[in-house]
Amino acid sequence: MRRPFGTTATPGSGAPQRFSPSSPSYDLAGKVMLLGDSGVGKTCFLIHFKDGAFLSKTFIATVGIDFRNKVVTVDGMKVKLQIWDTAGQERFRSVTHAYYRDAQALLLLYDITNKSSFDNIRAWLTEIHEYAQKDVVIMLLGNKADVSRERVVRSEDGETLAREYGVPFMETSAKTGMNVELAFLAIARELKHRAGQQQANEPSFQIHDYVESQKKQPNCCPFV
Ligand SMILES: Nc1nc2c(ncn2[C@@H]2O[C@H](COP(=O)(O)OP(=O)(O)OP(=O)(O)O)[C@@H](O)[C@H]2O)c(=O)[nH]1
Ligand SMILES: [Mg+2]
Repeated sequence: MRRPFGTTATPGSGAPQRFSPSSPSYDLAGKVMLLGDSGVGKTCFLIHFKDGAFLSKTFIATVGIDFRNKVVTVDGMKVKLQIWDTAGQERFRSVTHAYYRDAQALLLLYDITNKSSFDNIRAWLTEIHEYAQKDVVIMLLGNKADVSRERVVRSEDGETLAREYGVPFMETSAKTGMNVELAFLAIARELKHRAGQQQANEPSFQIHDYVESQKKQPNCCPFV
């Protein structure tokens, strides 16, 4: 049984949890949720991160909610991300709302080839503010950046919306893997930073700056 240490939060409080260094598998754990309209690529995004694979073109909409664990190493610290893949379809919303409360991070996806998925981001953010923790880490992701010919949402529009809400933004591809790992690593770094904030030697970390310095742009993304 793993033993919490330090100023460990009570379960469900929303704070990342540290574990004893004697724990063999990880030092810190956090819950991340993937949100966004149906078809934006949440399941593919998770599968690419977990297994490095891209599912075929056949779209099988997620029913309800499911999760996968993955441990990433940040500056020598093992961070276990428990990643919840939600169903984007409206009829499952009431199920997923119940899971927002103890999430430390939310990856909010839209599809750059689907305008309504972008237009719905404001509604998603309203929902997030209603159901999630006040200090939840949010990142906006414009997915399917590999299909530049079908692009209908400009990268600048994603940037502008993200700036308005004060959240980091990048375009991603669950197909090529562009920025997929970075999104989760940025979350893991932020969780590590938050968990270590009481310690004097914890270096400062700004998730916005980290994302801006690391993110890759699509090879070609003119909007005409
Ligand atoms: N070209 C391209 N296709 C993608 C990408 N991500 C997902 N897809 C395709 O988009 C479709 C939907 O992907 P899913 O990951 O199932 O979408 P979802 O957001 O999980 O949908 P729900 O489970 O209904 O909420 C599938 O046909 C995928 O193959 C991507 O980055 N690029
Ligand atoms: Mg899905």
